[in-house]
Amino acid sequence: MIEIDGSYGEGGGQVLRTSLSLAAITGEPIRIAGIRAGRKKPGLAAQHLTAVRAAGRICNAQLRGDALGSMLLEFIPGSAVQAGIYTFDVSKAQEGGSAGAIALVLQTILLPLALATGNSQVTLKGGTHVNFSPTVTYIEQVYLPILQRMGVEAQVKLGAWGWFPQGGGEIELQVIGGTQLGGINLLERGELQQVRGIAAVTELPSHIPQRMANRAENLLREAHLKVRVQTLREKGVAPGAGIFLTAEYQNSLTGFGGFGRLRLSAETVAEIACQQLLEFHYTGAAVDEHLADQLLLPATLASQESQYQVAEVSRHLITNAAVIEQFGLAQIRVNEADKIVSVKSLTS
Ligand SMILES: Nc1ncnc2c1ncn2[C@@H]1O[C@H](COP(=O)(O)OP(=O)(O)OP(=O)(O)O)[C@@H](O)[C@H]1O
Repeated sequence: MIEIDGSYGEGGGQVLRTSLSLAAITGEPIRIAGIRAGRKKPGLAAQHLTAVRAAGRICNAQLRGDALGSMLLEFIPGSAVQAGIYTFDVSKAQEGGSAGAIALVLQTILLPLALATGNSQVTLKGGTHVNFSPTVTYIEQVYLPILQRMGVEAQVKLGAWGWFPQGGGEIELQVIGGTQLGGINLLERGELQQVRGIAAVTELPSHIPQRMANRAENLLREAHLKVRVQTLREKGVAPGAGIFLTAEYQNSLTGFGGFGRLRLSAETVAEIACQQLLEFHYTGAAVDEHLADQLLLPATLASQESQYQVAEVSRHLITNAAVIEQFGLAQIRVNEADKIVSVKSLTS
């Protein structure tokens, strides 16, 4: 049984999710204590509990401690990961529903399913565009295309937008099994080709996405970036608004978003997203701070070494590297001066 200290480093949900993915893939039982000890409300929240149950379901794991607020979990895989048709609903994990980010549940089970024998189809319900987590747009336009270059064949289809706090979003994930993961080299990003954006609302008037799109296009053009923002007005369980920008470089991708809220103008929402994108653009780095920690897991499972240059070495990155190293699967080096991450599998 591998003992994981959930309070280590960042002490957040990623320690748990990475451990779940690796336990499902390797079949190693794990015990995690101090789950999310670094957070104001520690223990398993709806999104984490859904990730635990989803990972448990695909490898028939025996679970102890899978309850809301639990800070201790035992996860004992009962079989190899089974490809199949699954539905996981974050809102069902908590009375009164939840907008917990389904992208984080997706990231927990994606690689186990991609490495399993057979294809899978997973319906995920909850929050699709939630601050402080990858949005489904980021998954679709940044995370999956980069993983595709490592051999992962998966697609998401957004069925319904789900914002904080009501959720109510839905996606469908298709995963082709039997993947052989290869390494990735993202040391140079190359020239910016274009910025693509989506300015979206649910249950709000059409001038809002139009104003977000106009402001973003004007700001990015002033900075001499080629940009096109599409507007969308959809039905939803509640009002919501946001703008999601993807910068496409010759050899890399990155994405940033801004979320609407009461008394925040549509223009300000666009400015928030543009500012993050421009900050990243001016670093010259190939990989954004978030993809940096998310790439560690696929790189660990790849047969060749991966190397990438990041905009920022975050605590998430350092923490995730330490969690992965506990499984003894890869050697991870983070050069803080050059901001270069190298991941070398110890099993291939
Ligand atoms: N704007 C963003 N774009 C893409 N990914 C993001 C963004 N913000 C955060 N992330 C990613 O979301 C993940 C959040 O992990 P974290 O450990 O903070 O867990 P959590 O489950 O959200 O909960 P908590 O922080 O409440 O424990 C990280 O992989 C991080 O890189």
